[in-house]
Amino acid sequence: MKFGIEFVPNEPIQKLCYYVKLAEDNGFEYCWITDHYNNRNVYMALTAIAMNTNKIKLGPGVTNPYVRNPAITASAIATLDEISGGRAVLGIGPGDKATFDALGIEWVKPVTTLKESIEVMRKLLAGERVSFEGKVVKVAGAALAVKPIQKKVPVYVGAQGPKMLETAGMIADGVLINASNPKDFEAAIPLIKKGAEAAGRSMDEIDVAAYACMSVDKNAEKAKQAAVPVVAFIAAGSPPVVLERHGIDVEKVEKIREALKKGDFGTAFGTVDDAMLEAFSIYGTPDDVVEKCKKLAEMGVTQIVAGSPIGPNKETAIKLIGKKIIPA
Ligand SMILES: C[C@H](OP(=O)(O)OC[C@@H](O)[C@@H](O)[C@@H](O)Cn1c2nc(=O)[nH]c(=O)c-2cc2ccc(O)cc21)C(=O)N[C@@H](CCC(=O)N[C@@H](CCC(=O)O)C(=O)O)C(=O)O
Repeated sequence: MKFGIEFVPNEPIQKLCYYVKLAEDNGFEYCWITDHYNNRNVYMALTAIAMNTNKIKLGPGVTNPYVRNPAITASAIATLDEISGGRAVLGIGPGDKATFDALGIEWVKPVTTLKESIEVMRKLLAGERVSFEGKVVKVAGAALAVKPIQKKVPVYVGAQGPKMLETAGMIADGVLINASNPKDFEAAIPLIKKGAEAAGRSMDEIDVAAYACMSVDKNAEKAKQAAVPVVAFIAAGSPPVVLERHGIDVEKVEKIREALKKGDFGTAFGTVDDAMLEAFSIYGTPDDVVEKCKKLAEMGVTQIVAGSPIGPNKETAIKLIGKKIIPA
């Protein structure tokens, strides 16, 4: 099992560099930085991290094909690969509606847009001069003057919906699935497999990553409490099919949604129950977390990404994962 770590660049980049270096020293193999317009710039964060680390692979987790033209993303990834000495990975998903509404971007045909963007980016990163007349993406004689160090920069797709998961199976080197519970992979992996088989690919070529809400501490109750705020937001953003899959009380989720809208975090967090915590996070002592990671491995997960909050104390949690969970 590979371990990755996710950071939202919502605190000074210098602090992120410290955490990622600590993660690298504790055996994490991947660092994923989220990409939302309102946080610090994902590529500036990745550049600083690349210059402060030596081994960990790193990339956006995940960007999208709407806020930047595919050639701009390809240029950023090629530059990151050069700065990091060949450690860049490209995590890209369809983006989210809230972002595009706020930026006045029309969310046009996300599956097609993602597929076409990845095709153009891969050609550009391979050093080709690209002319492409797609249903959505169009380029006419574009070429990069910067070459990545890696012959082929791995492309991971951030996906949850069935069509997106199938598409990831068809074209991606990895899939980053925002989920923490085996039931979600029971549903997702057959779809990825369907896409892979349709493209004549094997699942061995695909790194299936659980992009999880993780909270680790020696004190199980402290770990649990630290997961509550993140779980509240995940529950509030989960589609009905996911709530049903986990037998989550829909009325409670509606109450959380309303409370979050009003900024009433006390009510929102106070409404989170154990079923939601089990469904939407991996929390507890290192031994608890090892057991949950083993269950994900049995489902076919090959990378576990420790996502927010990581633990009540990030530094302690990174060390606990490095010492007790990664080697297990
Ligand atoms: C588009 C959407 O795909 P989805 O995979 O469910 O998208 C949900 C999230 O994955 C998406 O919002 C991600 O960008 C969210 N996301 C992040 N989003 C961000 O904006 N920033 C991040 O940092 C980020 C990180 C992240 C990490 C892991 C992860 O799994 C997701 C992450 C969807 O609705 N898909 C459906 C419908 C597909 C569809 O849109 N079909 C269209 C058109 C088909 C076509 O495009 O040709 C249609 O039917 O009209 C499906 O897959 O079945």
